[in-house]
Amino acid sequence: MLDVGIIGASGYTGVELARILAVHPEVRLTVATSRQYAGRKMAEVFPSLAKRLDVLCENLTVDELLPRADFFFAAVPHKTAMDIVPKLLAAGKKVVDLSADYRLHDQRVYEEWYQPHSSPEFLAEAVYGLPELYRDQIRTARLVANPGCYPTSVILALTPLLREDLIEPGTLVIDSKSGTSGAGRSASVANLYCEVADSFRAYKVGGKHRHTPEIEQELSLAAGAPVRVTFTPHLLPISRGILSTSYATLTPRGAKADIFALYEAAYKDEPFVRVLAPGEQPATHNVRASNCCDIAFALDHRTGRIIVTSAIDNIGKGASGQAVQNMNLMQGFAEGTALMGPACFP
Ligand SMILES: NC(=O)C1=CN([C@@H]2O[C@H](COP(=O)(O)OP(=O)(O)OC[C@H]3O[C@@H](n4cnc5c(N)ncnc54)[C@H](OP(=O)(O)O)[C@@H]3O)[C@@H](O)[C@H]2O)C=CC1
Ligand SMILES: CC(=O)N[C@@H](CCC(=O)OP(=O)(O)O)C(=O)O
Repeated sequence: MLDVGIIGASGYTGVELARILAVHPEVRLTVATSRQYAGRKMAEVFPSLAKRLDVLCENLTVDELLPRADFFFAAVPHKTAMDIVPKLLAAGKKVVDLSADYRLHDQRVYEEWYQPHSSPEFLAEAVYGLPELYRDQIRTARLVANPGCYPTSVILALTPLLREDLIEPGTLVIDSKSGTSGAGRSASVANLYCEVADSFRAYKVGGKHRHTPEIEQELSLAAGAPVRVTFTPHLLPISRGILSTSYATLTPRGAKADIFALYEAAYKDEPFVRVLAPGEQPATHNVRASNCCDIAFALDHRTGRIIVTSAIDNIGKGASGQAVQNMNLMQGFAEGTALMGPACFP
């Protein structure tokens, strides 16, 4: 049995980690942190976990955490994570960090979009935790930077096309729509029911969202050349789920390619990526509470563009499901352990 800790267990990704780990046969959740709920049981704070998980929320320093587990999920906001992760690594622990702190390889880019980095020495070592792209590196990593939710949906959708030079990278436009759990559990006026329900809006329009450089980093690696994208996030009046729609002009090679066969070949052995039959469309309710990413595409012959749609659960494959998938790889467990449950439909 592996002793595992969740740092930031009272957030949306933390409680989703607890839900998944509660049925993981190789793991024992030995410690869970929260400052605001310290002293209360997770199952009391989250009645969904009653009779499924017996662990206390505690407010602990990193030194106090160290003897309590061998493997840690850091599910705290970026900036907070970089104060914690280096101390865990120094004590020989393995870590999956769900924040953005170790996702960008270039310190300069990180500091342009976030803030000064206090442990840039780990940026080169951290493995970007998208198993479909970096499975072998994840297996031997001690620090995995779990991808962002929007980037997961976009990178899985576009990598096969960019690797084969089937789209013009300079024409990429990406519209992503997320449920409000993507904004985390802290109170804010923007996420009140009356602000979100029965409405739909874009935000951080004009290349302002911090996931833009993360998407560009991974798409550039896939293309083998710098890629710039127009990325616009939107807030949906649903609790969980992301739908991304990506538009690009086909290259002459792309116009002749069998794109469905290409997607099928790219993902045929992937347990969590499902390429939909031509004519079908992904929907958030088909991936809800699962670790799946559903992908479909259509060709617009009038404009020579391809439109790729992809759906994930932002706290499933977009965060905690993917984090457990990474832990399974890092520990040598079967990759799908505790993650093979189908989506919760309807
Ligand atoms: N929500 C999502 O869909 C996704 C989130 N992520 C990332 O995962 C991480 C967690 O996100 P999410 O669960 O949504 O966030 P929440 O805001 O819902 O939860 C944050 C958690 O961190 C704890 N926390 C906050 N500040 C501190 C601090 N200074 N020191 C110690 N603990 C702290 C909070 O508990 P308390 O205040 O009680 O200590 C809480 O448990 C973030 O980095 C987020 O960006 C990544 C992908 C998707
Ligand atoms: C709906 C919403 O607000 N989503 C969040 C992104 C989700 C997230 O948690 O981003 P990281 O994975 O990088 O931490 C946002 O736009 O900032």
